[in-house]
Amino acid sequence: MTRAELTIAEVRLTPILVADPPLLNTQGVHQPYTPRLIIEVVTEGGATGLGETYGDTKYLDIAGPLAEMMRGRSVTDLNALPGLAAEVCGDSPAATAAGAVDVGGLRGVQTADKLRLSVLSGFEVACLDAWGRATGLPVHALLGGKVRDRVDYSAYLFYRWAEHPGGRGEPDDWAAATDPAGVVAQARRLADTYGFRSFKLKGGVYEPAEEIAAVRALAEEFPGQPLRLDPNGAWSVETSLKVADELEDVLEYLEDPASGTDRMAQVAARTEIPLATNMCVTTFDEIAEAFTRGAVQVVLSDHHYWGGLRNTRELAAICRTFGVGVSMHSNTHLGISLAAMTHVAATVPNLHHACDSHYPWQTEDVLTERLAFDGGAVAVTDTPGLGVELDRDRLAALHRRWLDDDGSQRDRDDAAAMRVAHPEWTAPAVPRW
Ligand SMILES: O=C([O-])C(=O)C[C@H](O)[C@@H](O)C(=O)[O-]
Ligand SMILES: [Mg+2]
Repeated sequence: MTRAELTIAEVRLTPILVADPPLLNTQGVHQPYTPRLIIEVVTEGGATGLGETYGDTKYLDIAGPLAEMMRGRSVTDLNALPGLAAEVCGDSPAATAAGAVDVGGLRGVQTADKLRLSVLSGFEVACLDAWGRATGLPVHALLGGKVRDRVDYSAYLFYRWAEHPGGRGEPDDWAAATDPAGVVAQARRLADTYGFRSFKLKGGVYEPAEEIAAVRALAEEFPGQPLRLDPNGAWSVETSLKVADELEDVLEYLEDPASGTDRMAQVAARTEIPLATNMCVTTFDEIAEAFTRGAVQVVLSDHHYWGGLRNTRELAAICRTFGVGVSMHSNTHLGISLAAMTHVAATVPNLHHACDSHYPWQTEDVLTERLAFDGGAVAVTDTPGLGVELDRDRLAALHRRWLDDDGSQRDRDDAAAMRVAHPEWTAPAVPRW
């Protein structure tokens, strides 16, 4: 293996639309299709590495010029990525739209930094995959080696409709879940199918009393198993404390009950339940205030918006230093990202909570073989790179859907999707309750 063989000859970007079920959250409902970007980095030596990230227009705007700049560099040149991304980001109108909320308000405040990191993370993963394939090493080895052979995931429960309004999208065989019995049935099926042993309910959809009842029903069905509730910051401090009080005996952690570090700190000061977040600590800049104020006890990492697998490890090291726990957040994603999540999770010693994953909700993928959950875990592979293979026909079909789209699905907007069923809907102001 010569250095020249690790040089990037070509970067291919393929935006796709992936079927997504009508999952409800406090902002609205998932669209029938969600945009993702598939990144292929091809080396002079003939290795092709895969990466995956958000595929909305503002990400594509940055990914194009970044791909151009990658050509001729080495796949090992990962520390140069932030500088290159900053260069291409400078001109992007989306990147300067700081202050707007991101991903329908589910992922904290959008900044130029986060946008840039979300794009470059896909390139970093693709480079690591190519590097691993070229050298015969799994990605976890390039990150210093695994400390576990399996990575646990939790069942990600959603209130949901049986189908998208107007019969749009791809049907699936899941029933509606809009009450405690529906949530328990969904959890039972996910547990029986995939072996999950911990459960996270996406809340902020119904009145807190309804969601408390759903968690209580889960506790009855799965006694002693870890449960989490995440209303995406929809509650006031007082409501958060009331819910915390009522569910104290069954929750592993309460995730983003209230919006912003200040409210989270107020809640944390008055409850024993650990608070987790993927909303008030989403960048390195947000860590100092949240940690020194004791606002969060668990950070949900996400290699997409933290800027890649190596940054995820840096985040974990900071958390370890401050005695803050680490778990993992997930948006709609495919198998490339699940593989990347699994490789990095395998290398983080202080990852003591099962990771979130939307993957069971995704009926479509771009891989020749789907990743499997066994006993609620994904096995850490020692196959070179990420250990997954691209199915070019699937990729082409999902890209064709993106090309054919009238523009309504190319940017995720859960509130707009909700308006299809409820035309008066606007994303609620926080606190909602
Ligand atoms: O707070 C979270 O865990 C998320 O934002 C995860 C997902 O984005 C979820 O809320 C969704 O997609 O509806
Ligand atoms: Mg969350």
